[in-house]
Amino acid sequence: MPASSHPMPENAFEDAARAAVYRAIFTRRDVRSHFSSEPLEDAVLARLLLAAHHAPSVGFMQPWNFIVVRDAARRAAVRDLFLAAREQELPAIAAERQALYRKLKLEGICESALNLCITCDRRRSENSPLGRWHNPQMDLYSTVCAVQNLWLAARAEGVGIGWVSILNEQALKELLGIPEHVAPIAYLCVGRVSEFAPKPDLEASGWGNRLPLPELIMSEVFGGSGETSLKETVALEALGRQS
Ligand SMILES: Cc1cc2c(cc1C)N(C[C@H](O)[C@H](O)[C@H](O)COP(=O)(O)O)c1[nH]c(=O)[nH]c(=O)c1N2
Repeated sequence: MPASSHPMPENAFEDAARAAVYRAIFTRRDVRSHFSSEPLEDAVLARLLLAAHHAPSVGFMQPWNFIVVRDAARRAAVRDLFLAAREQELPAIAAERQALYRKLKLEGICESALNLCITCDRRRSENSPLGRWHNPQMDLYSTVCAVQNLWLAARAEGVGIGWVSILNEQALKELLGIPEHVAPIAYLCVGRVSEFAPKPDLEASGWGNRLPLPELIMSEVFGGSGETSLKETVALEALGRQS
């Protein structure tokens, strides 16, 4: 929890609740392994969907739908799409990293309790494009907010979520009967897990590290230096927090 020498404002959460929010954020993981064979109770899934549905959205558009995919054959077909897409992505990866890329576990489509495809209906409230007339992609961003809400709620519920984007979008749309004007935003593996790893899998496998936050902060304009004191405070907050 951020250290502060100031008293908390009245409308801040009490300490334990605040700590729980940060705990969900800092211990959330993208999960591709460690799924258990337990089914996921509808009551839990319902809470996750409700959390997603309470995400912010441009013009209160709520452009999302949630396709629950349980059928084993359909999931196997999605996994085939993943395997094909992974082969297509491989040549784009730097030559010296291709061997590591091949070893990475990048999905849990068949092992998880269920899959969830979160979509964005690009025509929803198309006659009132409040907030997206200049920036039509805001509906896509809104849907990503729903994904993140669900992801954090899932962590609090002890449910693992793994996002699979190594998929050909058109092929996925055909497999799930998604209409032309609807975009599949996230294909998620969802289920109970035996553990949440302390670090991102891609960090543990040596693929990448978290960037130092102070180096990402700019002052006033892009690239602007300054905010030294803020950066020092950020560095202090980050100390003691691994990954
Ligand atoms: C839009 C998007 C798309 C993907 C991902 C994430 C997001 C936000 N991630 C998960 C990603 O690898 C992971 O978030 C980072 O490695 C950081 O790890 P934690 O999420 O903190 O565990 C992901 N992981 C994976 O194994 N296969 C994938 O196809 C994808 N695709």
